[in-house]
Parts: sequence; structure tokens; C-alpha cells
Amino acid sequence: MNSHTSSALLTTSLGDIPLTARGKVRDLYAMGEELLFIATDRISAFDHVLGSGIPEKGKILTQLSHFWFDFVADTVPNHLLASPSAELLAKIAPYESQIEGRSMLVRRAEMFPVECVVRGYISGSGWKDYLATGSVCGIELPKGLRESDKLPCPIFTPAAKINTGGHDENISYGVMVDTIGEHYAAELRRLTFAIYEKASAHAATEGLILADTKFEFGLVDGKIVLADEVLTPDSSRYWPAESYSPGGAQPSFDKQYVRDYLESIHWNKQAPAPSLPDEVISKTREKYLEAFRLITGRSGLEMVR
Ligand SMILES: C[C@H](c1ccccc1)n1cc(-c2ncnc(N)c2C#N)cn1
Repeated sequence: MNSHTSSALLTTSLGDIPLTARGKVRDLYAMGEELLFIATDRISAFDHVLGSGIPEKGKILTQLSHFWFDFVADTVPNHLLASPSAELLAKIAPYESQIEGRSMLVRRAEMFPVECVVRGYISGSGWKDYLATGSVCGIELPKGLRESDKLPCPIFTPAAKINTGGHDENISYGVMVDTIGEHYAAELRRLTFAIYEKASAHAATEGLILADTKFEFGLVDGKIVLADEVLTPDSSRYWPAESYSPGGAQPSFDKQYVRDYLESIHWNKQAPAPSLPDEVISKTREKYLEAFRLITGRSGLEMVR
């Protein structure tokens, strides 16, 4: 059993810690006010979880989240548990070897039902909305933009979480205000821009364009905290600056080998997701490690925490 299958084997609980939420590539277990956030080695592409995992992907992305939580800690507090209870540590001890480095112990937060997306470049669903309406989330953009163009300034483009596992729905800031109130909407927008400014500047020093990213926030003891994973290649678009060329979709820093392979076999997206050749797996793992090294400045995958 390896880590991209282990969470499948821990489908409903980790010992007697019940599964509380399961995403395509992440699992969340809950014990009272303490949660265990596990990143698996599963990889998704074109909204499908593929038949092969990427060894250590969960660990690499978890260590990236730890790095970024620390990097922006003076801007926003986060949901990481400063001191997990002895009871929780005892409960997860039997699984430590499976989840070491790819799990975060976090505090239960009252999550805002909004994904806080910030875009420095026009791409993905933002590009589709721009083509259709000339705007994104009600924000009118200059005419004549090309796909992947850098925007005159970053834009805040929230999305409503769709629990059915479908695509989240881009909403206007006004709808966000109606949903969570003006105070929290304004504060989450401010924090989103502040974090993006710091993170994109750091990424740029390492030759990476942070094109866009998605944050999730919650309330712990009435205070806003940054939650979920943060600034990982799964929650962000990272592009290599050296090959940046607006006018079309940019190569994904981490998933391009997978995408190219799936295109090469003319995969019918209605069919079960295929497994990946060893070469695609190993090259993709190398890209995740490269992102880790560039962003953290660490040569190996020694744990941040
Ligand atoms: C979307 C995400 C998710 C993660 C893993 C698997 C499926 C979904 N999620 C995060 C929470 C959550 N709830 C309460 N407190 C928290 N600190 C967090 C966090 N992070 C609920 N869902």
C-alpha cells in the first residue's frame, strides 16, 4: 500500500477518527475541534483523478503549504494547530509512517462558503468569462486582452463552493457581500490581495509566475484564519517565467507531462481515467520537487514541519 492508495483504504475513518470531507486528492478527518488534513499522492487532470499516483506528491504539497503558511504568517494567522492534543497524537500514531509529512493537524474553523481567487493573469475560467462578457466576476477588463495576458492589476474573483464536487461558480463581489456580509467580504478581499502580493513577488524571484491562486478562510475563536492548502500547484497556476508567452494557454508547471500524455492517447474524458506511464509519473514528480526547491530554497524534501 502506498500513500496514493492508502487514503482509499482509509475511506471512512483513520482508526476511529471519522472522515469528515474527501476531495479529489485530499482527505479530512475530524476529532472534535481538531482536524487531520491529509494530502494523498493522487493527481487529477481535466477534473478527473487519474489511475496512478505521483510518489511523494502529498508530502511535497503539504510541505509547500507549511512553507507558505509561515511565509505569510505576519499577514494572516492560519488554522495550523500549535499544540495538538495528546489524545489526537495517540490516535494517529499507528498511521504516522503512512501520513508523515503529508498531513496537517489543524483547528476546526467555521469555513466561509466562498473561494477567494486572485488573478494576476487572465486564464482558465477567467479567460472563458472574459471571452463571453468582457469581464470576470462583474469586473470589466480592458478590451483586446490575449489569453494568459498579465492584467493591469490583480483582480479578486471569488467563487461559490459547489458541494456536489462540480466546478465552483464565479460570483461577483456583490454576491459575496450578500453571502457573508460587507465586513468579512472586504477583509477577505484585502487579505487575498496582500497574500498574493507577497507570494507572487517571492515566486518571481525564483523564475515562477504565480498567475492565480485560491485561498479558503475560516473563523477560529471569531478571528479570520487562512485555511485549507495554500499556494500549492494544486490550488494555484504556476508558470515558468522563461517560457511565458501570452496569446494562448501556458504550460502547467506541474501537470503538463500528464496533460500531454492524456492528449497523446486521445483519452475520452467520459472513459475511466487511465494510469500513467512510469516516465510521466517520474517526470511529474520531478516537477513537483522542482517547485518545492524553487519556492522554499530547500534542496531536498526535508520537512518544513
Ligand atoms: C475544502 C476542504 C477540504 C479539505 C480536504 C478534503 C476535502 C475538502 N475543507 C476544509 C475544511 C475545513 N473545515 C473546518 N476547519 C478547517 N480548518 C478546514 C480546513 N482546511 C472543510 N473542507
